Amino acid sequence: QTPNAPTAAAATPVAPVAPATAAAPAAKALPRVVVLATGGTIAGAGASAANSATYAAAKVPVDKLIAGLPELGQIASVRGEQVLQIASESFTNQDLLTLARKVSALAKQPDVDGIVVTHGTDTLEETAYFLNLTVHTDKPIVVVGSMRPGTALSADGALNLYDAVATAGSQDAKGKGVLVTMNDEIQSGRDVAKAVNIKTEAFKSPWGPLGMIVEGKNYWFRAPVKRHTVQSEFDIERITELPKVEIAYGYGNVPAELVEAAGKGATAIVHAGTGNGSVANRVVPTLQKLRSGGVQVIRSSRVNQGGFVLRNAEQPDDKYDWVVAHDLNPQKARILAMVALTQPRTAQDLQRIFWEY
Ligand SMILES: NC(=O)CC[C@H](N)C(=O)O
Repeated sequence: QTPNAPTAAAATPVAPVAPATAAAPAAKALPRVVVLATGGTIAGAGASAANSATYAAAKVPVDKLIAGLPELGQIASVRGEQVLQIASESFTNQDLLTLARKVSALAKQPDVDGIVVTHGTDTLEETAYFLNLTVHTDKPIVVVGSMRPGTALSADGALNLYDAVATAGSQDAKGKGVLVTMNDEIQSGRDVAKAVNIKTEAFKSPWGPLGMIVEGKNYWFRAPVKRHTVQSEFDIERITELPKVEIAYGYGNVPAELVEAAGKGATAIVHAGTGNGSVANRVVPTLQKLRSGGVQVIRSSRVNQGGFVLRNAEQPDDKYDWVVAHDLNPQKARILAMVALTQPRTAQDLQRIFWEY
């Protein structure tokens, strides 16, 4: 039996509670957390409690979400703002800019200690990484979603939101970059990706979670080492628009014309290659042609969870003046390329950025 097991605790005499006096110190002020809502399943509603997969996303307004979770009042002083009300697969670059500017402005306010963004899970990893790269603050920013709507049996949104608010209000979460709280875990917004659908354990990082949240308390085990937020050379306050960066998918028998179409008029193309970021023989000349036309070529991998592309492995990147995406999946590589290419760069400089962020 451990010393703090329930029976041992019960046997310990309870210390008398000191009577409250006028001299008693004031209760510690709760952290002030703003919840910015953008839609998704966390704001979804289904026809019946059995509908865990068949429902409409982006229905419930943020004030109703907060009012439905009175437990939040015990861990933070919370207010909500509705920024968007959409399913996240419909996020545009303009939506990213609008949200990041809002987060940045709030982070500058002295009466805000932390920010939560509620978001659909489909592109949550892209938004989390975008904020991680562009918002200059050490205040916690936590992006959160859910896999089941609030109307469903065993809905996960309430606990995920509670965990997000607890994390956004935690001193321990400061300076760790943008975070994602799903399924009791604290993940780095840079690393995490939706790896499973339907199930509530949907979000995985190839490098593991940073910590856990249990009953509203954060437990940390590691911190990110890639540049983010305050150490980032990018700043949403200086970004007016995002360049066109598209993704071309690799697969057996892929026609080169698809890749050509994806690269047309783009500043960069991310090639979601097979395995180690390999490129079909008939696609190589297309990518070379795009590169000679000034388009940056970035080799990523379509491998789910742990795609890792090395320079000059599979393709001679030095010779072709291509860039590799390091461990970033194609959609995260697209986010970093857009942010980096808000100004002209050599492939060498773009590669440096891919190593550092
Ligand atoms: N679980 C979800 O949030 C998915 C709902 C919707 N497709 C979205 O991403 O917004």
